[in-house]
Amino acid sequence: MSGKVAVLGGGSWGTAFSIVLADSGNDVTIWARREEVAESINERRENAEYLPGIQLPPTIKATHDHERALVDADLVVLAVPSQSLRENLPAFLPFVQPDAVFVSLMKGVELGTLKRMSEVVSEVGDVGPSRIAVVSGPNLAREIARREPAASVVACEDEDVATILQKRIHAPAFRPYTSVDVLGCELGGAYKNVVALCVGMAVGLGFGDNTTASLITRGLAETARLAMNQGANPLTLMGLAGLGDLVATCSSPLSRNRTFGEKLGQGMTVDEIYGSTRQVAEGAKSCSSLRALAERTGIEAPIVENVDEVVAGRMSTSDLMHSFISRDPKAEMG
Ligand SMILES: NC(=O)C1=CN([C@@H]2O[C@H](COP(=O)(O)OP(=O)(O)OC[C@H]3O[C@@H](n4cnc5c(N)ncnc54)[C@H](O)[C@@H]3O)[C@@H](O)[C@H]2O)C=CC1
Ligand SMILES: O=C(CO)COP(=O)(O)O
Repeated sequence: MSGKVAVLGGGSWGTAFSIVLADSGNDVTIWARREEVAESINERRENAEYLPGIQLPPTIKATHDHERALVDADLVVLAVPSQSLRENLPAFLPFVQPDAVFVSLMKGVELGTLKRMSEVVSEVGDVGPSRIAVVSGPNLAREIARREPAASVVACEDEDVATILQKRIHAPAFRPYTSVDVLGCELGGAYKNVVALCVGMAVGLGFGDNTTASLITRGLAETARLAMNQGANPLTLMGLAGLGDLVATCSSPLSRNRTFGEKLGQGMTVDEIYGSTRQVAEGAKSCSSLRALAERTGIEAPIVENVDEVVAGRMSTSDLMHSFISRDPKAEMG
Protein backbone atom coordinates (compact mmCIF):
# COMPACT_ATOMS: atom_id res chain seq x y z
CA MET A 1 0.00 0.00 0.00
CA SER A 2 1.51 3.36 -1.00
CA GLY A 3 0.67 6.88 -2.01
CA LYS A 4 1.78 10.47 -1.78
CA VAL A 5 2.78 11.76 1.65
CA ALA A 6 3.59 15.30 2.77
CA VAL A 7 5.88 15.40 5.79
CA LEU A 8 5.57 18.86 7.32
CA GLY A 9 8.75 19.47 9.30
CA GLY A 10 12.27 18.70 8.11
CA GLY A 11 13.93 18.11 11.48
CA SER A 12 15.36 14.86 12.81
CA TRP A 13 12.16 12.91 13.19
CA GLY A 14 10.38 14.28 10.12
CA THR A 15 13.40 13.20 8.07
CA ALA A 16 13.91 9.82 9.75
CA PHE A 17 10.21 8.99 9.46
CA SER A 18 10.39 9.92 5.77
CA ILE A 19 12.93 7.11 5.37
CA VAL A 20 10.39 4.70 6.92
CA LEU A 21 7.71 6.00 4.55
CA ALA A 22 9.99 5.74 1.53
CA ASP A 23 11.09 2.22 2.52
CA SER A 24 7.44 1.19 2.67
CA GLY A 25 6.86 2.45 -0.87
CA ASN A 26 5.43 5.94 -0.35
CA ASP A 27 6.22 8.94 -2.50
CA VAL A 28 7.44 11.45 0.13
CA THR A 29 7.86 15.21 0.00
CA ILE A 30 9.27 16.94 3.07
CA TRP A 31 8.38 20.56 3.76
CA ALA A 32 11.31 22.24 5.49
CA ARG A 33 10.86 25.68 7.02
CA ARG A 34 14.34 26.71 5.98
CA GLU A 35 15.33 26.63 2.31
CA GLU A 36 18.86 25.40 2.98
CA VAL A 37 17.49 22.26 4.67
CA ALA A 38 15.34 21.46 1.60
CA GLU A 39 18.35 22.12 -0.66
CA SER A 40 20.60 19.86 1.38
CA ILE A 41 18.05 17.02 1.08
CA ASN A 42 17.51 17.50 -2.67
CA GLU A 43 21.08 18.16 -3.71
CA ARG A 44 23.19 16.15 -1.25
CA ARG A 45 20.65 13.44 -0.30
CA GLU A 46 21.38 14.32 3.32
CA ASN A 47 19.73 16.48 5.96
CA ALA A 48 23.12 17.84 6.96
CA GLU A 49 21.85 19.81 9.91
CA TYR A 50 19.47 17.36 11.60
CA LEU A 51 20.67 13.92 10.50
CA PRO A 52 24.26 14.35 9.33
CA GLY A 53 25.86 11.29 7.75
CA ILE A 54 22.56 9.59 6.84
CA GLN A 55 22.08 8.93 3.12
CA LEU A 56 18.46 9.55 2.10
CA PRO A 57 16.66 7.39 -0.51
CA PRO A 58 16.22 9.04 -3.93
CA THR A 59 12.42 8.83 -3.58
CA ILE A 60 12.42 11.50 -0.84
CA LYS A 61 12.04 15.04 -2.15
CA ALA A 62 12.05 18.26 -0.17
CA THR A 63 10.66 21.74 -0.66
CA HIS A 64 10.48 25.01 1.17
CA ASP A 65 6.99 25.56 -0.28
CA HIS A 66 4.27 23.82 1.78
CA GLU A 67 1.75 24.09 -1.08
CA ARG A 68 4.02 21.98 -3.30
CA ALA A 69 4.52 19.43 -0.56
CA LEU A 70 0.77 19.04 -0.06
CA VAL A 71 -0.26 18.60 -3.73
CA ASP A 72 -2.17 15.25 -4.03
CA ALA A 73 -0.99 14.08 -0.60
CA ASP A 74 -3.49 11.74 1.03
CA LEU A 75 -1.35 11.54 4.18
CA VAL A 76 -0.21 14.68 5.98
CA VAL A 77 2.47 13.92 8.55
CA LEU A 78 2.98 16.66 11.14
CA ALA A 79 6.52 16.90 12.55
CA VAL A 80 7.01 20.48 13.75
CA PRO A 81 7.68 21.31 17.41
CA SER A 82 4.45 20.95 19.41
CA GLN A 83 4.34 24.54 20.58
CA SER A 84 4.48 25.76 16.96
CA LEU A 85 1.70 23.57 15.54
CA ARG A 86 -1.14 26.05 16.08
CA GLU A 87 0.77 28.89 14.38
CA ASN A 88 1.66 26.65 11.40
CA LEU A 89 -1.69 24.98 10.68
CA PRO A 90 -3.47 27.96 9.08
CA ALA A 91 -0.81 28.08 6.36
CA PHE A 92 -1.04 24.33 5.69
CA LEU A 93 -4.80 23.75 5.84
CA PRO A 94 -5.96 25.45 2.60
CA PHE A 95 -3.78 23.01 0.59
CA VAL A 96 -4.72 19.79 2.41
CA GLN A 97 -6.86 17.36 0.33
CA PRO A 98 -10.42 17.09 1.74
CA ASP A 99 -10.08 13.40 2.73
CA ALA A 100 -6.42 13.43 3.70
CA VAL A 101 -5.52 11.83 7.02
CA PHE A 102 -3.30 13.75 9.45
CA VAL A 103 -0.61 11.77 11.27
CA SER A 104 0.94 13.50 14.26
CA LEU A 105 4.50 12.57 15.20
CA MET A 106 4.67 15.25 17.87
CA LYS A 107 5.13 14.55 21.57
CA GLY A 108 3.98 17.56 23.52
CA VAL A 109 1.04 19.28 25.19
CA GLU A 110 0.22 22.85 24.22
CA LEU A 111 1.03 25.55 26.76
CA GLY A 112 -1.99 27.57 27.84
CA THR A 113 -4.74 25.42 26.30
CA LEU A 114 -3.28 22.15 27.70
CA LYS A 115 -4.40 20.43 24.50
CA ARG A 116 -2.82 17.39 22.93
CA MET A 117 -1.63 17.72 19.34
CA SER A 118 -4.57 15.76 17.88
CA GLU A 119 -6.89 18.13 19.74
CA VAL A 120 -5.13 21.14 18.22
CA VAL A 121 -5.49 19.66 14.71
CA SER A 122 -9.14 18.85 15.35
CA GLU A 123 -9.87 22.34 16.66
CA VAL A 124 -7.92 24.45 14.17
CA GLY A 125 -8.63 22.26 11.13
CA ASP A 126 -12.18 21.20 12.05
CA VAL A 127 -11.06 17.62 11.42
CA GLY A 128 -12.94 14.57 12.77
CA PRO A 129 -11.28 11.75 14.75
CA SER A 130 -11.23 9.31 11.83
CA ARG A 131 -8.88 11.69 9.99
CA ILE A 132 -6.39 12.12 12.84
CA ALA A 133 -3.79 9.53 13.84
CA VAL A 134 -0.71 9.46 16.01
CA VAL A 135 2.52 7.50 15.63
CA SER A 136 4.42 7.07 18.89
CA GLY A 137 6.89 4.61 20.36
CA PRO A 138 10.56 4.05 21.21
CA ASN A 139 11.77 5.68 18.00
CA LEU A 140 14.94 7.71 18.43
CA ALA A 141 15.37 9.38 15.06
CA ARG A 142 18.99 8.48 14.37
CA GLU A 143 18.46 4.77 15.09
CA ILE A 144 15.37 4.68 12.86
CA ALA A 145 17.29 6.51 10.13
CA ARG A 146 20.01 3.84 10.35
CA ARG A 147 17.23 1.26 9.87
CA GLU A 148 17.85 -0.39 13.23
CA PRO A 149 14.78 -2.57 13.98
CA ALA A 150 12.09 -0.90 16.08
CA ALA A 151 8.38 -1.12 16.82
CA SER A 152 5.87 1.66 17.27
CA VAL A 153 2.15 2.34 17.67
CA VAL A 154 -0.15 3.90 15.10
CA ALA A 155 -3.28 5.08 16.89
CA CYS A 156 -6.55 6.33 15.47
CA GLU A 157 -10.00 6.28 17.08
CA ASP A 158 -11.20 4.65 13.86
CA GLU A 159 -9.59 1.22 13.94
CA ASP A 160 -10.00 0.71 10.17
CA VAL A 161 -7.97 3.85 9.51
CA ALA A 162 -5.28 2.71 11.97
CA THR A 163 -5.08 -0.58 10.07
CA ILE A 164 -4.76 1.18 6.70
CA LEU A 165 -2.00 3.40 8.10
CA GLN A 166 -0.25 0.42 9.65
CA LYS A 167 0.12 -1.13 6.17
CA ARG A 168 1.21 2.21 4.81
CA ILE A 169 4.13 2.60 7.27
CA HIS A 170 5.18 -1.01 7.83
CA ALA A 171 8.78 -1.06 6.58
CA PRO A 172 11.53 -3.72 6.65
CA ALA A 173 12.97 -2.28 9.90
CA PHE A 174 9.86 -0.63 11.32
CA ARG A 175 6.95 -2.58 12.80
CA PRO A 176 3.83 -0.56 13.74
CA TYR A 177 1.07 -1.95 15.98
CA THR A 178 -2.44 -0.49 15.86
CA SER A 179 -4.31 1.14 18.73
CA VAL A 180 -7.50 3.18 19.15
CA ASP A 181 -6.13 4.95 22.24
CA VAL A 182 -4.95 8.25 20.75
CA LEU A 183 -5.11 10.02 24.11
CA GLY A 184 -3.03 7.37 25.90
CA CYS A 185 -0.37 7.39 23.17
CA GLU A 186 -0.14 11.18 23.15
CA LEU A 187 0.07 11.58 26.92
CA GLY A 188 2.59 8.73 27.15
CA GLY A 189 4.75 10.44 24.52
CA ALA A 190 4.60 13.87 26.13
CA TYR A 191 5.14 12.64 29.67
CA LYS A 192 8.18 10.49 28.96
CA ASN A 193 10.03 13.58 27.75
CA VAL A 194 9.65 15.18 31.17
CA VAL A 195 10.73 12.01 32.95
CA ALA A 196 13.76 11.87 30.61
CA LEU A 197 14.66 15.43 31.61
CA CYS A 198 14.56 14.33 35.23
CA VAL A 199 16.63 11.21 34.57
CA GLY A 200 19.12 13.38 32.67
CA MET A 201 19.42 15.65 35.70
CA ALA A 202 20.22 12.63 37.88
CA VAL A 203 22.87 11.50 35.39
CA GLY A 204 24.31 15.02 35.24
CA LEU A 205 24.56 15.07 39.02
CA GLY A 206 26.57 11.85 38.84
CA PHE A 207 23.95 9.40 40.15
CA GLY A 208 23.79 5.83 38.89
CA ASP A 209 21.33 3.17 37.84
CA ASN A 210 19.36 2.87 41.09
CA THR A 211 18.39 6.53 40.86
CA THR A 212 17.51 6.39 37.17
CA ALA A 213 15.50 3.13 37.54
CA SER A 214 13.60 4.64 40.48
CA LEU A 215 12.76 7.75 38.47
CA ILE A 216 11.71 5.76 35.39
CA THR A 217 9.44 3.52 37.47
CA ARG A 218 7.85 6.34 39.44
CA GLY A 219 7.63 8.32 36.19
CA LEU A 220 5.57 5.53 34.68
CA ALA A 221 3.30 5.48 37.75
CA GLU A 222 2.82 9.23 37.44
CA THR A 223 2.17 9.05 33.69
CA ALA A 224 -0.40 6.29 34.17
CA ARG A 225 -2.13 8.22 36.98
CA LEU A 226 -2.69 11.31 34.86
CA ALA A 227 -3.40 9.50 31.58
CA MET A 228 -5.96 7.14 33.17
CA ASN A 229 -7.65 10.10 34.81
CA GLN A 230 -8.00 11.61 31.33
CA GLY A 231 -9.47 8.39 29.93
CA ALA A 232 -6.45 6.44 28.62
CA ASN A 233 -6.40 2.65 28.55
CA PRO A 234 -3.88 1.66 31.27
CA LEU A 235 -2.47 -1.02 28.94
CA THR A 236 -1.37 1.70 26.50
CA LEU A 237 0.99 3.01 29.18
CA MET A 238 2.47 -0.49 29.58
CA GLY A 239 3.04 -0.68 25.82
CA LEU A 240 5.39 0.80 23.23
CA ALA A 241 4.00 4.34 23.43
CA GLY A 242 4.28 4.26 27.24
CA LEU A 243 6.92 2.08 28.87
CA GLY A 244 8.73 1.41 25.59
CA ASP A 245 9.31 5.04 24.76
CA LEU A 246 10.02 5.92 28.38
CA VAL A 247 12.81 3.34 28.60
CA ALA A 248 14.33 4.31 25.23
CA THR A 249 14.31 8.03 25.92
CA CYS A 250 15.49 7.84 29.52
CA SER A 251 18.31 5.41 28.66
CA SER A 252 19.69 6.93 25.48
CA PRO A 253 22.36 9.60 25.14
CA LEU A 254 20.71 10.29 21.75
CA SER A 255 17.65 11.74 23.54
CA ARG A 256 17.53 15.53 23.43
CA ASN A 257 15.37 15.61 26.56
CA ARG A 258 17.72 13.43 28.57
CA THR A 259 20.70 15.46 27.31
CA PHE A 260 18.94 18.72 28.24
CA GLY A 261 18.41 17.38 31.78
CA GLU A 262 22.00 16.16 31.96
CA LYS A 263 23.29 19.61 31.10
CA LEU A 264 21.08 21.12 33.81
CA GLY A 265 22.46 18.57 36.28
CA GLN A 266 25.98 19.58 35.28
CA GLY A 267 25.19 23.20 36.10
CA MET A 268 24.30 24.81 32.76
CA THR A 269 21.38 27.24 32.74
CA VAL A 270 18.28 26.80 30.60
CA ASP A 271 19.28 29.78 28.44
CA GLU A 272 22.77 28.36 27.91
CA ILE A 273 21.26 25.03 26.82
CA TYR A 274 18.82 26.70 24.41
CA GLY A 275 21.77 28.63 23.00
CA SER A 276 23.76 25.42 22.43
CA THR A 277 21.29 23.60 20.12
CA ARG A 278 18.59 24.23 17.53
CA GLN A 279 16.86 20.93 18.28
CA VAL A 280 13.69 20.75 20.29
CA ALA A 281 13.48 19.19 23.78
CA GLU A 282 9.70 19.06 24.12
CA GLY A 283 9.74 18.22 27.83
CA ALA A 284 11.18 21.63 28.72
CA LYS A 285 7.84 23.15 27.68
CA SER A 286 5.45 20.28 28.34
CA CYS A 287 6.57 20.04 31.99
CA SER A 288 4.57 23.20 32.49
CA SER A 289 1.46 22.15 30.54
CA LEU A 290 1.41 18.65 32.06
CA ARG A 291 1.82 20.14 35.51
CA ALA A 292 -1.15 22.45 34.88
CA LEU A 293 -3.18 19.48 33.58
CA ALA A 294 -2.36 17.49 36.73
CA GLU A 295 -3.24 20.44 38.96
CA ARG A 296 -6.51 21.02 37.11
CA THR A 297 -7.53 17.42 37.69
CA GLY A 298 -6.12 17.11 41.23
CA ILE A 299 -3.60 14.41 40.26
CA GLU A 300 -0.41 14.07 42.28
CA ALA A 301 2.49 14.61 39.87
CA PRO A 302 5.77 15.33 41.70
CA ILE A 303 8.03 14.71 38.69
CA VAL A 304 6.40 17.20 36.30
CA GLU A 305 5.91 19.66 39.15
CA ASN A 306 9.56 19.62 40.24
CA VAL A 307 11.02 19.47 36.72
CA ASP A 308 8.93 22.53 35.91
CA GLU A 309 10.36 24.28 38.98
CA VAL A 310 13.94 23.50 37.84
CA VAL A 311 13.31 24.58 34.22
CA ALA A 312 11.72 27.81 35.50
CA GLY A 313 14.88 28.44 37.54
CA ARG A 314 13.13 28.25 40.91
CA MET A 315 14.77 25.01 42.12
CA SER A 316 18.22 23.47 41.81
CA THR A 317 18.65 19.96 40.39
CA SER A 318 20.06 18.67 43.71
CA ASP A 319 17.07 20.09 45.62
CA LEU A 320 14.82 18.29 43.13
CA MET A 321 16.45 14.92 43.89
CA HIS A 322 16.22 15.61 47.62
CA SER A 323 12.55 16.57 47.33
CA PHE A 324 11.66 13.17 45.80
CA ILE A 325 13.24 11.24 48.64
CA SER A 326 11.90 13.43 51.43
CA ARG A 327 8.25 13.44 50.32
CA ASP A 328 5.73 12.01 52.78
CA PRO A 329 5.97 8.19 52.83
CA LYS A 330 3.18 6.33 51.01
CA ALA A 331 2.20 2.93 49.61
CA GLU A 332 3.81 2.09 46.25
CA MET A 333 0.53 1.11 44.58
CA GLY A 334 -2.34 3.50 45.05
N1 LIG B 1 13.82 13.16 17.12
C1 LIG B 1 13.24 12.06 17.57
O1 LIG B 1 13.91 11.08 17.83
C2 LIG B 1 11.75 12.02 17.73
C3 LIG B 1 11.00 13.18 17.81
N2 LIG B 1 9.65 13.10 18.00
C4 LIG B 1 8.84 14.30 18.07
O2 LIG B 1 8.74 14.86 16.76
C5 LIG B 1 8.51 16.27 16.85
C6 LIG B 1 9.51 16.99 15.94
O3 LIG B 1 10.77 16.71 16.50
P1 LIG B 1 12.13 16.65 15.70
O4 LIG B 1 11.96 16.49 14.25
O5 LIG B 1 12.94 15.63 16.38
O6 LIG B 1 12.68 18.10 16.07
P2 LIG B 1 13.93 18.88 15.47
O7 LIG B 1 14.28 19.91 16.48
O8 LIG B 1 14.95 17.91 15.03
O9 LIG B 1 13.30 19.57 14.19
C7 LIG B 1 12.22 20.44 14.27
C8 LIG B 1 11.88 20.96 12.89
O10 LIG B 1 10.86 21.96 13.01
C9 LIG B 1 11.35 23.20 12.50
N3 LIG B 1 10.82 24.27 13.32
C10 LIG B 1 11.34 24.80 14.45
N4 LIG B 1 10.53 25.79 14.89
C11 LIG B 1 9.49 25.85 14.02
C12 LIG B 1 8.36 26.67 13.91
N5 LIG B 1 8.10 27.63 14.81
N6 LIG B 1 7.51 26.45 12.89
C13 LIG B 1 7.75 25.48 11.97
N7 LIG B 1 8.82 24.71 12.02
C14 LIG B 1 9.68 24.88 13.03
C15 LIG B 1 12.86 23.11 12.54
O11 LIG B 1 13.43 23.97 11.59
C16 LIG B 1 13.05 21.63 12.20
O12 LIG B 1 12.93 21.43 10.81
C17 LIG B 1 8.65 16.64 18.34
O13 LIG B 1 7.38 16.75 18.90
C18 LIG B 1 9.38 15.44 18.93
O14 LIG B 1 9.06 15.21 20.28
C19 LIG B 1 9.01 11.92 18.09
C20 LIG B 1 9.71 10.74 17.99
C21 LIG B 1 11.14 10.70 17.81
O1 LIG C 1 10.70 10.65 21.21
C1 LIG C 1 11.82 10.25 21.07
C2 LIG C 1 12.15 8.82 21.00
O2 LIG C 1 11.01 8.02 20.90
C3 LIG C 1 12.95 11.21 20.96
O3 LIG C 1 13.25 11.72 22.19
P1 LIG C 1 14.02 13.13 22.30
O4 LIG C 1 13.08 14.17 21.75
O5 LIG C 1 14.29 13.28 23.76
O6 LIG C 1 15.28 13.00 21.49
